[in-house]
Amino acid sequence: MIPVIYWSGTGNTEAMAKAVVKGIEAAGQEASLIEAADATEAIVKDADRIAFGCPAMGAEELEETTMRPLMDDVNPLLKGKYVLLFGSYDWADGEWMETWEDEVRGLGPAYLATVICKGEPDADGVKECQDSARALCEA
Ligand SMILES: Cc1cc2nc3c(=O)[nH]c(=O)nc-3n(C[C@H](O)[C@H](O)[C@H](O)COP(=O)(O)O)c2cc1C
Repeated sequence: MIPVIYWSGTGNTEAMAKAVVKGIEAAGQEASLIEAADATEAIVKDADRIAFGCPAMGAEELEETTMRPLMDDVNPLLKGKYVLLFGSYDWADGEWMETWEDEVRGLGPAYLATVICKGEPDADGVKECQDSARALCEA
């Protein structure tokens, strides 16, 4: 069971999360779609492979009320895990994801990949999410 934990304000990152779930299932594994507000440390601890999604919020930051505190809680658990980060952005160039990727890389995951989409994921974006999910399964 691969948890796909996400926060989404207007649905764009949620659409990416659903595409990630489809990609995991297409790779023959089970996925669990979980809103960040419902995520627990135990879910993260038990997972070998895991995906987190959050759009660019604030000034190139993770959403501050739910996602940032969640990541602060679970970051120490990510060492040695296979991790996919994804999220949507709009007016900048993805700097929030570079920062997030650097943060998680510093924790020592066994595998780390990222996918970003501008606004709502189009067909190419959906495919990229699905392909990244498959790569997460097969890494
Ligand atoms: C409060 C707020 C802050 C945002 N900050 C950024 C930002 O720093 N950089 C950026 O590229 N987009 C920013 N955006 C745009 C969102 O990342 C973009 O609309 C994204 O598609 C929202 O994803 P969601 O539908 O999953 O909530 C911001 C949007 C909001 C509402």
